[in-house]
Amino acid sequence: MNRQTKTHGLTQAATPVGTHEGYMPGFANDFETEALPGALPQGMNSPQKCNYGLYGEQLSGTAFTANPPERTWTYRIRPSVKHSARYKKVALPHWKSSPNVDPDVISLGQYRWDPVPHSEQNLTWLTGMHTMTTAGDVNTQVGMASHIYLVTASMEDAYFFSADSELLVVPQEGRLRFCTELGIIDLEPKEIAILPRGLVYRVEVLEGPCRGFVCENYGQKFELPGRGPIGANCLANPRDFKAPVAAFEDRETPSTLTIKWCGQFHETEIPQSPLDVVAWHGNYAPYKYDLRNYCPVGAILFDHPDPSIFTVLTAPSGVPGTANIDFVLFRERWMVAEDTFRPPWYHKNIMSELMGNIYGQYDAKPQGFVPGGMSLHNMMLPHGPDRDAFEKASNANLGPDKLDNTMSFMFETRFPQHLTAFAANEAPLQDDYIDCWDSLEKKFDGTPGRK
Ligand SMILES: O=C(O)Cc1cc(O)ccc1O
Ligand SMILES: [Fe+2]
Repeated sequence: MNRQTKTHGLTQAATPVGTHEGYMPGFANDFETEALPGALPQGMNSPQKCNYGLYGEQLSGTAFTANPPERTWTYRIRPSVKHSARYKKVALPHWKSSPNVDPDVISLGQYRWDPVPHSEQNLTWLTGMHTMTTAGDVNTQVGMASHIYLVTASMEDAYFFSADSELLVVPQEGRLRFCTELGIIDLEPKEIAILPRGLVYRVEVLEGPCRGFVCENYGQKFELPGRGPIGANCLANPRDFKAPVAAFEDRETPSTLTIKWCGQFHETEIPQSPLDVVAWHGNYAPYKYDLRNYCPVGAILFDHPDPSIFTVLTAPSGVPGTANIDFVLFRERWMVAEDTFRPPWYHKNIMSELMGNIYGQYDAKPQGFVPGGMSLHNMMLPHGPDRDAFEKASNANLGPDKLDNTMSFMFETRFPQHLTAFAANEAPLQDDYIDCWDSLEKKFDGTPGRK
């Protein structure tokens, strides 16, 4: 923790042993990092005076008495309260929160969208966030929203935090940099990031245009799923999650801070950058994860398990085994099951399933579900392979078969998802989606035998 480097315009902690390119490994570890030597108090949190004249400040991401409590101690140039003034409400018309039930929109249906195209407009992380569905209630901190982001411009002298939610970011195109209070996260397709509730950041475009998916979690934080009989290894391994090392800027430039709070957006002016945390320690931090590290476990003799076997992260709801949100990954894997219909089966689900394609082809929908596209199979609505996928899988010679070049995901929630007017009327909805099951034939003719 001794050396420092000046990159990204922020002064960043040098990479200590055990870190990789500015990140520290581990899921919800108790991290410590400092961008200036001796900035982090040792053995205590609140010395009478902090080194360098820094202010100590705690960011609590769980109730004080939660078990385990999650909080981070920051040592910063100014306390955050000095960053706040009177707030005024501002409009971000495309970013919706639940409840958002539009009486003119029908959410009951199987829906699929082509990728939302980029527009002529320069859009930032805030103006480029387009809500597709909402579920639950942001005011009671249950449920979620799904968004598509279309970002072409960096936030300049502008900062943001969401008091409503943590954001799970799933890029599909372009590269973004999240300059946060606790350090820098660079993000590209095949990676995901989590931005915790209350964390201040700005988003820069490293390589545009940028498109991706966001799951906004109003509820309890994402955690690693219970491993049960799988045991200690495979799926998402804790060491592959990366939290950033401390990085700060000492910049006296008039800036705006936007806050999402109970579904509404508020703005205040501040005379300096709020990214002024020189050192921090704790277990409440942003992190990223490379989806290529996800080690899928599946059927190795026959049948098709429930997709819960592919859970990367889960956000509990309070009802054991019933998630507020499961983040599920369908990636490259070997299919080896004998005498088995291998793609997803036909089904109805009490949980609602919002899917996105990051790249490649999804086995249940070889056509039409394209990279950047989304689909929604809402609570208890039947769905499954389209006709071509059904015929192919029913007649295939079943040797070991590698599903290659494929990465799709699912945001699965216990709550029904309501379409926004944008999703229903502006986004490129495929009107003919349900026709993909139309030509499924009646094969039953009353005689026994496999057909
Ligand atoms: O509907 C889908 O395509 C997602 C899904 C995949 C799977 O393998 C089993 C169930 C399921 O809902
Ligand atoms: Fe499904």
